[in-house]
Amino acid sequence: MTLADVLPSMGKSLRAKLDQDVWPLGTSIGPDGLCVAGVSANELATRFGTPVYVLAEDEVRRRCRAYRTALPEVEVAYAGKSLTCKAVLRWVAEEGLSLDVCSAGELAVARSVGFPATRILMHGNVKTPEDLKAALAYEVDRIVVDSLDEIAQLGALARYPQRVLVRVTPGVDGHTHKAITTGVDNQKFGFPLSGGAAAEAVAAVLAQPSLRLAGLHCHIGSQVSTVAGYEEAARRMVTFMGQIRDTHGIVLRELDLGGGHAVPYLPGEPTFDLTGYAQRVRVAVSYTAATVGLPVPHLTIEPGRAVVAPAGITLYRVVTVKNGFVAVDGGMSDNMRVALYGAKYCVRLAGRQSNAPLRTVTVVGRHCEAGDVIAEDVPLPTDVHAGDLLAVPMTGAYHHSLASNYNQVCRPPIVAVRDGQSRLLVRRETEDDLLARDLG
Ligand SMILES: Cc1ncc(COP(=O)(O)O)c(C=O)c1O
Ligand SMILES: N[C@@H](CCCC[NH3+])C(=O)O
Repeated sequence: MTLADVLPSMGKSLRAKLDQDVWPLGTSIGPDGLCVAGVSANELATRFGTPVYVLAEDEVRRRCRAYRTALPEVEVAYAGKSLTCKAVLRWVAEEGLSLDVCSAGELAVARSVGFPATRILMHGNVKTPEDLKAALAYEVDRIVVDSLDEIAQLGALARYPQRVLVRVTPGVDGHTHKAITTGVDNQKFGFPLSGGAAAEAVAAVLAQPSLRLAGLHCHIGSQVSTVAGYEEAARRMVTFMGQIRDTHGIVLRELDLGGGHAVPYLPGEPTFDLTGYAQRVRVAVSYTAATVGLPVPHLTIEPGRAVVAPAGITLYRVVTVKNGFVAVDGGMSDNMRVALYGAKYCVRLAGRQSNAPLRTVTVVGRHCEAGDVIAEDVPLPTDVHAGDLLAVPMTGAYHHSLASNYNQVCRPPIVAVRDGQSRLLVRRETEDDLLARDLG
């Protein structure tokens, strides 16, 4: 079973009309164009301008529930790096999820909405003293330590018993893009199991009187589409827990297996097998625990992309069509993923219907880079012209959070849609915002 199967069936018929699996539940296409959660794309563009990130609240909530249903005994910590804003953190808190933050900035947003500190973990291969102090001041439940320097610094700053997890690199390849492969040795995250670095980190934490070692963490990568890597990582991690018991006489109770569950960016791409993941990881953990004679640890997972990516759509206005390029009013400042990972997206005419034949075009942005591409070689009607509205689905994760001011372009707003209503969550950046930081 897949995430989509866990969701109610209603969305399938609507998605079938769009002939794609990449739109939020409740998205439809009619004579007046695209309609998301009962709100038309034309209305959104008129009211909020373009480019605009549209976020379907029910899709986010449904995905939170799908995780909780598939893994009721597991702590599901939303990875805030994928999209942090006050409303989204409120939604995931209301849906009973925990939160993974990786900076004082993300924590500040969590704090501003009163996200319970008992359900927050802090990550990061580089945590500055400010990050650590912010985490300690808010009394976050767990800090996932990532270097010996950090263990020493945290030990000096913290008061007993600050709970920590040690981030372990299990030597497992998630078979994803190199830039987001984090489970193998020779990259900047965590302590490798091989060569004894992880064992050394465990000893270093145990030597700090202010720290309490609660368990272990690993994260094998992002946009990981198969379950086998998670199973193998789980086996290696529990085996290591057995070695820690043998060496230090302590039984660790917590195992965090990270996030990384893939989503389909293009119609027809496989959806992450959440039910299979739940079953196979459970078996891997409990079998290995029984083999080494440990109680089954309490599991945490940290999905980000799989919670918010499918809830997001970006709307752009076409500014010009020339030389086989359709150029829009946004670009790499609101979608870095094409330039970073060669990511592929589909594009849909959103403001009207067209019966014109399709032709292959490349949708490009407004920035001063030839690599500023939104979608390469995609079919669009031949009559697409300046002023048309285009929609790009699957933009809820790592779009707003990776957005920049390149060329002093202002970052787009985030608008939530639900039950025929729209609500501005994050306003568009203004030139005044840009000038406010520039002290001359
Ligand atoms: C430690 C950690 N947890 C969770 C995530 C979330 O990943 P994703 O959004 O792919 O689920 C990341 C990002 O890859 C991460 O680095
Ligand atoms: N930014 C990446 C994912 C990084 C995951 C965070 N560790 C993406 O858009 O796919």
